Amino acid sequence: MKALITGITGFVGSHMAEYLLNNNIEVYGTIRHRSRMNHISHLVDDLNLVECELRDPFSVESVIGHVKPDLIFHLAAQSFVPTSWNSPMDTIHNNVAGQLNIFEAVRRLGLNSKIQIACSSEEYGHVEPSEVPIKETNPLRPLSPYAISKVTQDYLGYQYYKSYGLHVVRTRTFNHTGPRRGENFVTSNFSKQIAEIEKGIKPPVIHVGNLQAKRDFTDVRDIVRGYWLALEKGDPGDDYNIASNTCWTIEEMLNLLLSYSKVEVQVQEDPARLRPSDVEIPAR
Ligand SMILES: C[C@H]1O[C@H](OP(=O)(O)OP(=O)(O)OC[C@H]2O[C@@H](n3cnc4c(=O)[nH]c(N)nc43)[C@H](O)[C@@H]2O)[C@@H](O)[C@@H](O)C1=O
Repeated sequence: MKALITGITGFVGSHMAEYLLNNNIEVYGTIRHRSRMNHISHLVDDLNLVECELRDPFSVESVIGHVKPDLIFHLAAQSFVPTSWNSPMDTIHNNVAGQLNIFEAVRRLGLNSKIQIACSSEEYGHVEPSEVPIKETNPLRPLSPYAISKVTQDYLGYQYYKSYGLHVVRTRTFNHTGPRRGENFVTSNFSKQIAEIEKGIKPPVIHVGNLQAKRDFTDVRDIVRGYWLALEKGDPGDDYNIASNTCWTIEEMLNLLLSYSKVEVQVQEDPARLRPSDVEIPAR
C-alpha cells in the first residue's frame, strides 16, 4: 500500500511518516527545494521524496499521477495562527489552493485514493458555554484568517465528496504537541524560554500572551494514529474531532512546565503576543 504525505518535513508529517513506516506502508512525501530536512533526516533512507509545489496544479497532478497513492495524508499548511493575521491572503491561498489542487488531480486522474484532510478545532472559534464538549455538529464561528482557511478546506472536502464521490475524511484536530513541535507554538515556546533561563542565556523573565485561553492538548503520536484510523475506519465525507477531552488554561500549562524547573521566573505579558481575537473555550 502506498501513502503520500504532504508536509512530510513538518512536525506532524514527520510523525505520520514514522507511524506508516512502522506499519510497513510504502511512504512518499512531497518536499520543496527549500524544505528543511532536519525532522526527517533519520528516515530519509526509507522514504520516497518527491519535489512538489502544492500551489501549482501542474506540479501536483504530475506527482499524484506518478505515485498513484492509495492513501493521501494532506498535512501541509500555514499552521501558525498569528502569522495568519499578518498575511491573511497568503494563509488562505496556501491552505486552500494546495488542497484544491490535490482534489482536482485525484478527480482528473480518476484515482480512488482515500484522502485525509487536516482540519482544525479553530474552525469552531467562538463557543458558547452550553456547547461544551464541542461536537462535530457545533456551528462554526471562526475567529482568525487561519480558521477561515480551515473552514474552507473542510467544506471543500464535503463538496468534493458530494459532487464527485472523492473519499475525503475530514479530521478536526485540537491542539497537539510533542517532539519536534515548532518553537513558536505555546508549549515549545514556554519550554524554550525556561531552558534558556536555566542556561543563563536569558534573564529570568518569561514573555507570554493570553494565559486565560483554554486548550485541549494531545500527544502528536496519538494524533497521527487518529489520522490513520480516520482513513481505515472513518466514513467518507464525514468530520471527526480528534482531542483528549481534557482542558487546560494556558496559565495551567505554564505552571506545569515551570514545575519541572527550579528557576525563579517573573511572568510578563507581551502585547505583541496577544491576538485580535483568541479562541476561548468556556469551562464545562
Ligand atoms: C488546533 C490549532 O492548534 C494550534 O493553534 P493555537 O491554539 O493558536 O496554538 P498556539 O500554541 O499558538 O496557542 C495556544 C494558546 O496559547 C496562547 N498563548 C499565550 N501565550 C502565548 C505565547 O507566548 N505564544 C503562543 N504561540 N501562544 C500563546 C494563545 O493565545 C492561544 O490561546 C495550531 O496547531 C493550529 O494550527 C491549530 O489548528
